[in-house]
Amino acid sequence: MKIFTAAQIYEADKFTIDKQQITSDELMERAATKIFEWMHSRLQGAQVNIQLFCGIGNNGGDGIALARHLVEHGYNVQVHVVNYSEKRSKDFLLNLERLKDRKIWPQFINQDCNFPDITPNDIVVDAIFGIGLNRPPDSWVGNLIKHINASSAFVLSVDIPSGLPSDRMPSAPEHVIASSYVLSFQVPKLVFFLPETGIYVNQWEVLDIGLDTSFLGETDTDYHLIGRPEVLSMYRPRLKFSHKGIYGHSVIVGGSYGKIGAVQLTSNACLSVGSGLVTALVPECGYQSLQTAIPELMVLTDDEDDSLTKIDIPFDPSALGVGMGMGTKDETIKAFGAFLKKMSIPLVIDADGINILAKKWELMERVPKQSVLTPHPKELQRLIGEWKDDFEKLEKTKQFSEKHDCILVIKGAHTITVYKDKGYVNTTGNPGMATAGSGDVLTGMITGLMAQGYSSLNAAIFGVYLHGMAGDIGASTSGYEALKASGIVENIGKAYLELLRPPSSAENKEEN
Ligand SMILES: NC(=O)C1=CN([C@@H]2O[C@H](COP(=O)(O)OP(=O)(O)OC[C@H]3O[C@@H](n4cnc5c(N)ncnc54)[C@H](OP(=O)(O)O)[C@@H]3O)[C@@H](O)[C@H]2O)[C@H](O)CC1
Ligand SMILES: [K+]
Repeated sequence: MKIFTAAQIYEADKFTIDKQQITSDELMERAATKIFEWMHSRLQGAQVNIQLFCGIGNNGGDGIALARHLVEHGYNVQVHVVNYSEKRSKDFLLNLERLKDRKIWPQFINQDCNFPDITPNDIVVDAIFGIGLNRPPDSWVGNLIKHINASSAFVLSVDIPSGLPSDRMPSAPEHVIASSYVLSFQVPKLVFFLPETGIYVNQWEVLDIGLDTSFLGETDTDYHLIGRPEVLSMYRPRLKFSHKGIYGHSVIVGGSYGKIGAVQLTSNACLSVGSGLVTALVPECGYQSLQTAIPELMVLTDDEDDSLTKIDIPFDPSALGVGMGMGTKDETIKAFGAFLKKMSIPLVIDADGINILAKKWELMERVPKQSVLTPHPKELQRLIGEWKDDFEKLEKTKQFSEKHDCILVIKGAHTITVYKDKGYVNTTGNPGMATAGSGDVLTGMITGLMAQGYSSLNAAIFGVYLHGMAGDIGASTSGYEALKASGIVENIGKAYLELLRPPSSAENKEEN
């Protein structure tokens, strides 16, 4: 699914209004009706107290139109107009008149008014600001937002939490609505997925308001949300008349004394994701444990017992993952530099591989084009430098990717795979996956996918999705706390099955 900017959404509105020959008011009516249907199907007429806080723009207009539907269906509503500007939108005014025609009189909240009481059992509809927010709210509006946040009521935000800009950080974090649920029109917003701004969004859902599909289809976006349909289209089925040679020979290079387990996890994941053959290259100390733990694995060893000093691979691998548990000893750095000089296939570089690149910048020039780097936040910082916020982090990552023609996987709750000016936002995974070795598993999966012929970018996007799915399946039986990296590996097969199972009719509808 594409993630549009606010400017693109406004364009889509205009285009739709022209093409479908409807008025902007009719589009607002569609939006309000969709929210009403969502609420009505859940509340079924329950007599809870619904307090609607509406701004004076089109987000507020959506809220006012929704109030009319709620009243017409017998709900118990109180409408508050947050009077933050004299410049009321045309469709807001139109809907305000319609409400008054039905003898509903909103309470106007101005700078010097007391705020209404909100009890924890109320439902708050947040329609103060939408994607039109272009400056910090005045302090009294910010205080109203604080008042709503302090209420413990369920807060349903229309389109986006009020006070959250769609393309930058809010200037005062406490002046943003902490939403229980966001109903976002047509497309999700990028801010739902970034660590610093996603905290305002507990849950979200997209409501289809019928914006023109050809416009949405043809407009290019910088970000994509990666769900099942996107990943399914990348899947490369196994062929009936095939043999292990077709699915590639992966090599996993890493490990040092006390960190051989990292290579074990990576190699296991690489095998489980479907690589035809896997060979690990480790220091001598890793030989026995690897051979014992993974009978399917072939093992090459360095002459040195506790760290890598030479990276020689006596055949041409189909894909290669390097860096996990490898350490950054001088001899290892030297070996890594010499190895990079010889390599021409794209690599997957993780952990100490990235740390060595950050220490020895000149080695970055030797990294084969289209390689995949999988840094955790600290490692990313070593690569691209400090950032002031998530937006700058993304920009700097894009520049790095462009400059070095590499793919960067920014790991997090919503891992974002960046290639040049595009970002692919993942939707699987859970907090249980923040555990030792989880990244090693991901590196093995991406390597194993590249060995099977997936392009570097597709291997990264597909691997991140499947890794998250395997973690979700693991956590569904172990819970978050007890999920271990080996539990993620164990569920890679089930993740494939989940991905490939025929979707239910409800999912089919959602995905179309
Ligand atoms: N396709 C869709 O998704 C549809 C969305 N709809 C809804 O429309 C809003 C966007 O509405 P818009 O009127 O453009 O913007 P807002 O309601 O968010 O804001 C209203 C105006 O407020 C001014 N503004 C901005 N920031 C502040 C501030 N901090 N303090 C005071 N005033 C502020 C600004 O106007 P200015 O001229 O003063 O700059 C805004 O324009 C969208 O989110 C959806 O909810 C449609 O209903 C249907 C289609
Ligand atoms: K809102």
